[in-house]
Amino acid sequence: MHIVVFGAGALGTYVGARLEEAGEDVTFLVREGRAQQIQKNGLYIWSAKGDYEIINPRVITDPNDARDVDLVLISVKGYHLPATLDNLKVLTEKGAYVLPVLNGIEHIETLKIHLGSDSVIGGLSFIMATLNDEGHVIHSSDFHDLIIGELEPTQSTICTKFEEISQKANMHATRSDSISLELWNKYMFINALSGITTATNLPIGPIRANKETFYVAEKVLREMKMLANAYGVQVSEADLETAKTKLWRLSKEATSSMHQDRRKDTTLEVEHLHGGAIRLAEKAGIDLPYTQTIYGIIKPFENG
Ligand SMILES: NC(=O)C1=CN([C@@H]2O[C@H](COP(=O)(O)OP(=O)(O)OC[C@H]3O[C@@H](n4cnc5c(N)ncnc54)[C@H](OP(=O)(O)O)[C@@H]3O)[C@@H](O)[C@H]2O)C=CC1
Ligand SMILES: CC(C)(CO)C(=O)C(=O)O
Repeated sequence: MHIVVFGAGALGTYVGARLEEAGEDVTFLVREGRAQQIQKNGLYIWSAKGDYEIINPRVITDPNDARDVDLVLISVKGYHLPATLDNLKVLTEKGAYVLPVLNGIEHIETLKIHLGSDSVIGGLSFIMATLNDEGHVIHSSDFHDLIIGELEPTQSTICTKFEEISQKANMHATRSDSISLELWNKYMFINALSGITTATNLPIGPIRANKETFYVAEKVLREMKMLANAYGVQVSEADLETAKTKLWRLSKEATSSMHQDRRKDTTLEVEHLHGGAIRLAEKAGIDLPYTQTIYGIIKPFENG
C-alpha cells in the first residue's frame, strides 16, 4: 500500500515511521522548510517503544509528484487544514482515500464537503508526541494508539487493508465499527484535558490535586457529552466515566499537546477544538458555559 503522510509533524511522522518500519511504502508530503530540515537532520523517532530512523525518507512538496496513492494520512493542525484542501483534492482525484487523525470534529465535515463523503475515513490517535528543535519526534507516553473506521460502507475494503498493515506495525492499531462514537469520545476527552491544562498552564497532576479545578474539567466532559447527544451520537454516562478515569490515570506530569504548544509559545488549536464545540452548540441551540469560559481564557494565547 502506498501511503502519503500529509504533514510530517509529531503525529504524522510517528505513524508514518512505524508504517515504514513495518515495510510499507510511505511518502511524506511537506512544505519547503520542513523538507530542508528533514534533508539536514533526517527523520527519527525517539520512543520508549523503540527508536527508529527512516533511512532515505521519501519526501515531496508537490502532490502531483505522488504516484498511485492508496491512502493519505492527514496530520496537520486544525488551523492549517483549510490551506491543505486543494492539495488533498489532487490526491483524492488520483483515487486516494484520506484518513484524518486530527483532534476535533468539524474537520470531518470540511473534508467531506471538499473531497466527497466516500473519500473521508474516520481516524484518531492517543499518543503524546512532539517535535524537538531538530524536527525529530519525541514520543513520551507509554501508549501509541491509532483507531480507524469507516464513515461510509464503501470504505470497507480500504479499511480492511489498512487494518492489516497497521496491525503489523509497532503501534496499537485498531479498527472500530463505531468510529463516530470514538471520534466524539476523543473530542470530549481532549476538550476537557487540553482546555483545563492550557487555561491553567499546568499539567494534569496539580489540576487533580485541586478538586475545584478538576470540577471544571468534569463540567467540560459533561457539556461535550450533551453536545454529542444533540448531534445524535450516543456518548453515554459510562463513556463520560471512562474519560474521567483516563484523566485520573495519566501520570501527574502528563499534559495535552495544546498545553505543550502554549509552553512553546506557538499557535494553539483552540479555535478548532473549543471554538468548534461552541459553533456546533450554537447550531444545536444549546449552551456550553464551561467550554465557553475555557475558550475565553485560552483565546489571548492563541497566536503564541
Ligand atoms: N502530538 C500529539 O501527541 C497528538 C496530536 N494530535 C492531533 O494531531 C494533529 C497534528 O498534531 P501534531 O502532529 O502534534 O502537530 P505538529 O505541529 O507537530 O505537525 C503538524 C505538521 O503539519 C505540517 N503542515 C501544516 N500545513 C501543511 C501543509 N499545507 N502542507 C504540508 N504540511 C503542512 C506542519 O509543517 P511545517 O513544519 O511546514 O509547519 C507540521 O509539521 C492535531 O490536530 C493534534 O491535535 C492527536 C493526538 C496526539
Ligand atoms: C491527550 C492526547 C495526548 C492523547 O493523544 C492528545 O490527543 C493531545 O494532547 O493532543
